[in-house]
Amino acid sequence: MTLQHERHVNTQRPGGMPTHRYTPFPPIDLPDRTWPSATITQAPRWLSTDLRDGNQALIDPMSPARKMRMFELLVQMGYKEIEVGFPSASETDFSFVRQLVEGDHVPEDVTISVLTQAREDLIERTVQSLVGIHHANIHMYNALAPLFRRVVFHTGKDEIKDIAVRGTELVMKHSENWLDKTVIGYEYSPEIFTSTELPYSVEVCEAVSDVWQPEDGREIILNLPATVEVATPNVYADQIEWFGRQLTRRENTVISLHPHNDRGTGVAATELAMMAGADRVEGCLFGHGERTGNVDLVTLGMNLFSQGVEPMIDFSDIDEIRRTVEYCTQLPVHPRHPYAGDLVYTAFSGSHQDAIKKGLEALEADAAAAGHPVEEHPWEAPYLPIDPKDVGRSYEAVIRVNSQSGKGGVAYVIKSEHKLDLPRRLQIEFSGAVQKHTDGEGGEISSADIWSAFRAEYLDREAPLKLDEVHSSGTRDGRDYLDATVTIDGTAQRIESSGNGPINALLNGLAEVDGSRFDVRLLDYAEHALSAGGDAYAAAYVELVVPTSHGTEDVLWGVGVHENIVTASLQAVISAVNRAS
Ligand SMILES: CC(=O)SCCNC(=O)CCNC(=O)[C@H](O)C(C)(C)COP(=O)(O)OP(=O)(O)OC[C@H]1O[C@@H](n2cnc3c(N)ncnc32)[C@H](O)[C@@H]1OP(=O)(O)O
Ligand SMILES: CC(C)C(=O)C(=O)O
Repeated sequence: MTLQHERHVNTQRPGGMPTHRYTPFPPIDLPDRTWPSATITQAPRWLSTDLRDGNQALIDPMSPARKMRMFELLVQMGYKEIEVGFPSASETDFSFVRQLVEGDHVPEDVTISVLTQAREDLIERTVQSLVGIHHANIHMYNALAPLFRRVVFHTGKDEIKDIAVRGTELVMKHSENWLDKTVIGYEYSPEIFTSTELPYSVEVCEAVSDVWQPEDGREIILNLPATVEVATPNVYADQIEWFGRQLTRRENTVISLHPHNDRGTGVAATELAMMAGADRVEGCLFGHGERTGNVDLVTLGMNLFSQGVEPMIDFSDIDEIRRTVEYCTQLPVHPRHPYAGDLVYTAFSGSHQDAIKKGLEALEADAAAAGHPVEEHPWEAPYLPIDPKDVGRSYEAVIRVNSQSGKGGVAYVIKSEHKLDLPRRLQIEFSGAVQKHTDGEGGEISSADIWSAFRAEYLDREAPLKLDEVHSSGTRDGRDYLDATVTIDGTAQRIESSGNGPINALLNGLAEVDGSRFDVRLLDYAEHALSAGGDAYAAAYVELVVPTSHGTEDVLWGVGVHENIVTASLQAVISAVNRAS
């Protein structure tokens, strides 16, 4: 310690930070730790503390209406253990618990719990809040860590242990007095567990268990909070494994985690501690709670889901969950929040968009080949750890276009929203036009603006040529004949011509009208149906060499969309010629 201090004092401070004021957390001596080889194969028991730890950290604690909305959401999502408040803290907290009990709002398969300090008046009031409920848990805490013994309680280890033991006795006494019709469970939290000497935490928890006397059908929940996250996640896992090994009544003890996120590693710490043997996890939706928050139950649950492990919680409408939590907490969820943020299934950058587009196409093809719907096919797509549709998102926002985007992203928007599957060279040509827009105007271009630009460029031009009507087209003696009316420079003209295909027939007809001006050559052609069924539209794409008004030649694409594939292909030619003009 002294050496460490001297080393820091004597070291120049490149970053100018007073690093010497901080001490690294010592490792736990557990060379035969087993958790690193464990895998998580099932969901833990969850407890939501949104209405307690989450609520106590809000700028504006929830009103009764917001609390009720949060409670209903948690029940709907499938949480079976819900901490609903600190009833002795205020009249608001007390009456919310009364409202739940008296209004019969707690389903049979849901256990509510209430938190109290280990002080008799507070314990009695807490117990009174539960009168009339079928079953509930009382949760009592006191801080054990050396710093708290010294600066908050000004007392020693034995006295602190006595607070826990005496508090447990008082919970039992007042429950007996007030709650003869209620099945009461008990949870004890050695607060600041992560900064407490491990043998001392075990000693206090064992003493509490001696009072509660857990046995079959009468569990005790020992909740081991990372009240403040002070070390790397592996340290928490070691602490949990070490603790679990020392317990004498492990089979009737539920080891519970209550991680906070001060170092930003709350989720990782929880997952490692689950691997280390914990049975139960307490947290809040989207990580609300004191300071940087409690561990985020949404991320934990969705992490299980993304590994094929049933989370036992319904996240299938994640936006509704997010909106409700935003309403209740009056705090926004970050756009990059895992699984739920606005931007988390969205790619702006070209190479990501390209890979996603190809990945989604491959997935559809693989599902079709396997003979089942794509929603049933094993998920695998570049840059998307889960299928956004599994949490109620559409693919619409998966790709959004700005100056970082490439042809793949633009083509994806056109294809997913308008079913036009642009040939590769047309993608390159059109993305150049979009790039000019994003470079010029900066920022994002919306899918509506991309579509307007596409229409203006390829579909809406009507000069110098406009295809008015195709009277007939067909094949005779191996040649295609076309009879159509085309407006040229404002004058309708009848074109009756032939060629080896309808496009060639139109080109020959145009060449007859004005040979040099409409002397175009076809380089490439593609077509596809836009939708299945009798009212299907077809899209046609042509790549033409077209003379320009400057006497040079351009290679340009044209696009046509029509119910009739021949008309669509003729429109495509006219689109390219008009673009050259
Ligand atoms: C880690 C956590 O999140 S724990 C939950 C924290 N949540 C809350 O505190 C929200 C609700 N709390 C409250 O409304 C109030 O703090 C109350 C009603 C519980 C108590 O209020 P007050 O009686 O005014 O006391 P105050 O809040 O200042 O608490 C500090 C006192 O409680 C003692 N204390 C603190 N925790 C505990 C505990 N778990 N068990 C017993 N005594 C405790 C302190 O030592 C201090 O005692 P002192 O007055 O003799 O110095
Ligand atoms: C009451 C306890 C579990 C707590 O909220 C904490 O330690 O963070």
